[in-house]
Amino acid sequence: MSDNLLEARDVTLAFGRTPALQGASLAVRAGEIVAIMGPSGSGKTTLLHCLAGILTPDAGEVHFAGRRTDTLGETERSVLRRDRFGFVFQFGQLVPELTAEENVALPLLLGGGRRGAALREARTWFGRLGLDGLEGRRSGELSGGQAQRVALARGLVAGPEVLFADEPTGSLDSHAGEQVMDLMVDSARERGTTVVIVTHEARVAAYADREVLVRDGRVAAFSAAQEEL
Ligand SMILES: Nc1ncnc2c1ncn2[C@@H]1O[C@H](COP(=O)(O)OP(=O)(O)OP(=O)(O)O)[C@@H](O)[C@H]1O
Repeated sequence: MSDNLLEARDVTLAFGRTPALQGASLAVRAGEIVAIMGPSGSGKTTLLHCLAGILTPDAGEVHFAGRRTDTLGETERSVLRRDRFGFVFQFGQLVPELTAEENVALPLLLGGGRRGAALREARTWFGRLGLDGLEGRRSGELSGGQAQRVALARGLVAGPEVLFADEPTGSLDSHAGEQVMDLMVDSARERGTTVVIVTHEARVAAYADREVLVRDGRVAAFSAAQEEL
């Protein structure tokens, strides 16, 4: 039996004639924070999307919590993403019509939570992430760093088992990026949340327990630390 929570096995995926993944394998243990690094176009985001059930590979397997997920139908995969995973993307992707607290509450509402309870839970994140007083703002009224912390709260509010972060600091200056990473890693460690981060920044990858390098659609190398864990 494996103690991996999440695993891609020999995953292949092409967009038309463009090969994105060509036999990528990656296993992530529960509670681990893993950074996926690699050159532009090497397949990092595609690998993250396969692990998260956003894309289904052409060949190979994806497993989560002891079950195969790449063979699930679209509805089952969207339930899996909603109930067990959280997401943070490069540009936050907050819903501009909603207030910050409504954005954070969204995963709870989509999961069937009541509005009052969801908003109460959402508000608890604002103090924790240094966002006190910004609950009623819309995304256009937040700085990039504030918006990304709101996006982080939204990614974590429903207590996901895995947080997937794709270039979470890519649109931020280094100070705001550090703040987001500190908060992400602290929150994940407190809760035992597994984190998979795609980044091209070494200082972001340095927050992870281990780094993997994707090259030409394959996981080419692991950091030395991995073998010892
Ligand atoms: N939706 C898509 N349609 C067509 N080709 C795509 C699509 N998404 C990715 N690709 C191609 O697949 C390959 C891998 O892309 P991917 O986004 O996974 O790389 P990446 O390592 O995350 O790159 P970056 O660091 O630039 O974001 C690239 O050649 C890319 O052009």
